[in-house]
Amino acid sequence: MNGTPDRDDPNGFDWSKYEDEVTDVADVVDLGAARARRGAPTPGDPGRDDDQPDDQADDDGYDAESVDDGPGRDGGLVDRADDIPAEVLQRQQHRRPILADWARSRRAFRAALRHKLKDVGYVAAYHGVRLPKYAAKTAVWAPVGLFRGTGRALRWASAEEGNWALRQAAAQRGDADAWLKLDARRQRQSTWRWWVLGASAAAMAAGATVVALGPEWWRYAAAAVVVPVLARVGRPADKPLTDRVSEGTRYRKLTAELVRRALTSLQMAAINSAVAKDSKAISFPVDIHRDGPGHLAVVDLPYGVEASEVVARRGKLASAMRLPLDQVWPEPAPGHTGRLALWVGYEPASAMKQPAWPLLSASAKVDVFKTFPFATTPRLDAVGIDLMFRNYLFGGQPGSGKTFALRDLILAAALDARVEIRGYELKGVGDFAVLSPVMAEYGNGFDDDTLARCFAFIEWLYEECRRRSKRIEHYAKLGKAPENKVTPELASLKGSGLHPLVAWFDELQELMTSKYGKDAGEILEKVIKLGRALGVIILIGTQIPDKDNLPTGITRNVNSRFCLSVADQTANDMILGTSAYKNGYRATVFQPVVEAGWGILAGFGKPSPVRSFYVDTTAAERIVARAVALRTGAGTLPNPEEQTRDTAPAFDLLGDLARIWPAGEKAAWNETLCALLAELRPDVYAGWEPAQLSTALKPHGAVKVGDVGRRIDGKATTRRGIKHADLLTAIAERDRKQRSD
Ligand SMILES: Nc1ncnc2c1ncn2[C@@H]1O[C@H](COP(=O)(O)OP(=O)(O)OP(=O)(O)O)[C@@H](O)[C@H]1O
Repeated sequence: MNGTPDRDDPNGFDWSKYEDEVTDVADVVDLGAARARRGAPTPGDPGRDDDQPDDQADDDGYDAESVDDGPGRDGGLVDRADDIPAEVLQRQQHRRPILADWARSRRAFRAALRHKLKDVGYVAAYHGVRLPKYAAKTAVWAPVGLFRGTGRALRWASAEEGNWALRQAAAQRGDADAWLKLDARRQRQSTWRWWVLGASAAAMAAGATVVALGPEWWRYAAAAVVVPVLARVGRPADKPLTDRVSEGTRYRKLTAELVRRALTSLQMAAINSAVAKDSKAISFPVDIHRDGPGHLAVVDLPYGVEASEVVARRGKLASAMRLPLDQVWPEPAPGHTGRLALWVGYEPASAMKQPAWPLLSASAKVDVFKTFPFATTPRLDAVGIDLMFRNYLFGGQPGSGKTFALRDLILAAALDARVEIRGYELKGVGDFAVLSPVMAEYGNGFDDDTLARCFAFIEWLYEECRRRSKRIEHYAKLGKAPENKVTPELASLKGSGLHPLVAWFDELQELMTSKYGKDAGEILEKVIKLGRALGVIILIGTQIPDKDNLPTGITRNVNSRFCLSVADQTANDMILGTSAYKNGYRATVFQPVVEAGWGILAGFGKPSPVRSFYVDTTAAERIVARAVALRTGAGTLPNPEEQTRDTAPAFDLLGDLARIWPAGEKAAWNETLCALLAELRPDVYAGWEPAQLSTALKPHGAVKVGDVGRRIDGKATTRRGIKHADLLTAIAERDRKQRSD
C-alpha cells in the first residue's frame, strides 16, 4: 500500500483527509510486497504488487536484511520493459557451463594434465636420487621400530594408560573403592585386548611362515612393505625418512579472500573506502575457476573504479599476492569498465614452455588476408594477426627479441606464394639471410652503399605506390576494386601488379640517422599512408623509437605495433601511443634477453601482453624450404641473379649528367641540369625538381650539391648546383668499384 490511501474504503472512512499527514510522517512499506518486487519484478509475477508504480520500487528504503548482496548481473538491462523480445532476454541469461573450464577445452585439459604430470615427475625424480639415503635411514630405524612397536602393542594390551590418571588420583585420595572399580574396568578392557593381540601375533606368525616357505620374491615384497613401516615407527618424530620436496607453497591458489586482500593493498582510496563501508563491494560475478595453466578471477570492482586503474598497478598487485610479476596478469574484462579479469598462472610466464609455432607443421599455409598465429598469451593461447592493410612497428631494446618477432612475420609472408618480399637489415648481422631465397631484394649492413640502396628502395616504394594507385583506379573502373582497395582476387590475378608487397626494415634508426634520414623519413611516411590500401605492407623494427630515430609521421601512421621490452615510459609510449603507459600497457615490465619475445601487441582490439613464437634459424630454414617449393609451383620464386626492382626506371644518372653537361661549364645549376635531363629522357626525368636531383645524387658522395653563382643580365644570382669535376670523380669512383667487383 505504501501510504497510498484507499479512496473506496468499505468502512466509509475518508482517507484522503489524512493523506498529507500520513505521507509527511513516513512511508509505510509492505515488506512482503517489496521483497517480492525485488526478487521478480516482471509484471504479473506472483508477489508483485501490480498496483505499485514501478518508479517507486527503486525508492523504497530496504532494510539490510532485504538487500541482495550477491553479484550484480553483468550488462543487464537498465530498465525492464514488457516489449523486450524474448530472444534478447534469453541472451542476457548466463548459464553456467556443465563441465568445468579445464574439462571443456582440449588445451585447458592438456595444460592441467601437463601441470600434474610435471609435478609428479618432479617429485619422483627428487626422491629417486635420494633413494640410497632413504635406504640407509630405513636400515637404521627399522630395528628400533621393531622394539618400539612391540613395546607399544604390549602397553596397549595391558590398557594401563586408559584410566591411569584417574586411578592415580583415587590412590592419592585413599579412595580404595573407586580405585578397585577403575582397575576392574581396566582388566576387562585388557582381557579382550590380549586376545586381539594374541590373534594378531598368530596371524603374523602364520603370514611369516607362508612368506618364508613361498617363492623368494614374496620375502622381498614383504620386506619392502614391513621394513619401511617399522622404520617409520622407529624414527624420531622430528626426523622424517624422506626429505621435504618443497619449502612452503609453490603455487598460491587464487581465492576470493586473496584477491580482496590484494586489491585492498593497492592503496586505491576508491577501493578501500568502498570496502570499509561494505565488505561485499568487491564481488565475483563468476566463480574463480581454472583457466589454462592457472586460475581466473573475474572481479567486479567497487562502483566507479576502472579495471585499467588496477592494471596500471600490476606490480603492487603481484607484491600483495607474494608472486613474481610475470605470474600475475590483470586485464580489463568485457562487460563494463569496472570488471577486471585477473589471471594467475601456475608458474611465472618466463618459466612456462611455449608450444611450437603452428606454421612449422608441414601442411601449414598462409593467406595474408587472413590471420595466422604469431604469438601466445600468458595462458599459452595462440594469438593470430594478419598482414594485409597493415603496417607494423616493432620496437624494443637490444635483446628484447624484435628481430626474431619481425622474422616470424616475414616467414609467414613467405608461405603465401603471392607475396613479394623485399627488405633491409641495417644491423649487418644476417638474421634474415635465411630468407634470401624467397626475397626479391635483400640488403644487409650499415655501410654507406647498403644505406644508399635502402634509401633508393624507399624511393622506389613510393613510385610503386603511385603505379599501384593507377592500377587500382583502372580495376575500380572495371568494378573489380569496389572499395579502391586490393581484393584477394586482384592480389591473386597474375599481371595485375597488385600482389601483396612486404617491405621490411630492421634497425631502421641506422638509416634515419644517416644523411638520407630526412628524405627517407618523409618518403616512407607517404608510402605508409598510401600503400596500405594498395597491398604495400611496411614492417619496421627499431631499437630507438624517439623522434630523431623514427619520424613521428611514421609512428603516427602505423596501425599495428608490438612493443617489446623497453627501458622507460617514453619509449613505451613512442611505440604504443600516448597514454599507453598510463593506461596500464607497460612493456617496461619485461626484461630483455630473459623475457625475450614478450611485448605488448596493439592494433588488434585491446592491447595485450603476448610472446612471439620462437623460431630458431634451423626451423626458419625448414619454412623457407617449404616456401621455395610453394613459390616454384606458383612461378613466383625470385631469381637470385636478378635482385633488381623490375619496374624501376633503368637509368644511369651520372652517365646521363655527363652526357648533357653544358659544354665548357665548370659548375651548373640543378634546375638547368633537370631541364637538360628531361630533354634527354623525358620518360624518366620529366618533372624532376632541383631538390629531387639533389636527393638522387646523395648516394654518390663525391658529388656535393652547393651554391653556384651566375651572372644573369648583369646581376649575380646564386642557386643550388654541382661541379663538373665532382661529377667526373664520382663516375671514376663508380667505374673503379664496378671493375673491382
Ligand atoms: N619469442 C622468443 N622466445 C624466446 N627467446 C627469444 C624469442 N625471441 C627472441 N629470443 C631470444 O632472444 C635473443 C635476442 O633476440 P633478437 O636478436 O630478436 O633481439 P633484438 O631485440 O633484435 O636485439 P638487438 O637489437 O640487439 O638485435 C635471441 O637470440 C633469441 O634467442
